[in-house]
Amino acid sequence: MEAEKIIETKDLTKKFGDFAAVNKISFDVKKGEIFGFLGANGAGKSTAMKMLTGLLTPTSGDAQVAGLNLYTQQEEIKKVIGYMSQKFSLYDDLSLQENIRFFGGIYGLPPKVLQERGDQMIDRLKLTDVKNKLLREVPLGWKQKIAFSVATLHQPKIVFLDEPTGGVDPITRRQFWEMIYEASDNGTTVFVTTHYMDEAEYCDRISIMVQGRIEGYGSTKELKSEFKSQNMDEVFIKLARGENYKLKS
Ligand SMILES: Nc1ncnc2c1ncn2[C@@H]1O[C@H](COP(=O)(O)OP(=O)(O)OP(=O)(O)O)[C@@H](O)[C@H]1O
Repeated sequence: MEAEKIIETKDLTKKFGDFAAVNKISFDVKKGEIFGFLGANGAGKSTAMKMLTGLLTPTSGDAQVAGLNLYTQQEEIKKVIGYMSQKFSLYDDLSLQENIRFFGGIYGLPPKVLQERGDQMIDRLKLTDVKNKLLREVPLGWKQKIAFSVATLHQPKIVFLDEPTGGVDPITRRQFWEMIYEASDNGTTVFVTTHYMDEAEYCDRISIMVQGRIEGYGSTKELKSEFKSQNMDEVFIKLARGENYKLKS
């Protein structure tokens, strides 16, 4: 039986004036999958992600996220997803403990559950010594791991990660990906944007956006074969530079 589709879009489009930042994209993400959402700067990833997380209403096309409609159920969508990005994650001027309370509250967790999950998280990440420190005193790599844990405190069906490992060292990136695998093993679907091609290899399937359209879509193995490339760097460069002979208009 085919795995359940937790995200499905058909010709999803967002225009700003006459400019289509996202131009008729159609793809699906399966439950529990790690889905990589790739594209050069300005390709339209953030705009697409904002639609999928209920922050921006599409101009046209169809889409469902966790069975919810992108036009009419944006508030419900926000409750069943988690979100983290490098640019926006936790508050630097709050302690770890306070961040957990703040975001857990936003996600609507009852105080007792929040306390339990917060304690488990601090334990799991071995952060007892830093739990009362202000976040600004915690190294970036740790902050990103903490932000991921906070974004999944309410056990969302899908977690959206927008360049979560930008600027962190390779070891911390590896550890971060171990957390992603664990979430996926536990049934959480992971939707992740990255500019690192080694991370693309860690995904079950990926899509590559070029100027508002999806031009590459499949497993990295499929894409390497389709675009006659040795590695994902090559696939990405061929697509993003429009060098590919299969590039559609
Ligand atoms: N509110 C807006 N009004 C007008 N144009 C916009 C708006 N938001 C984004 N754009 C344009 O849409 C295009 C896609 O932007 P978007 O931020 O979605 O790209 P991206 O793939 O996320 O890039 P990056 O990797 O740099 O974050 C860009 O040309 C951008 O200038």
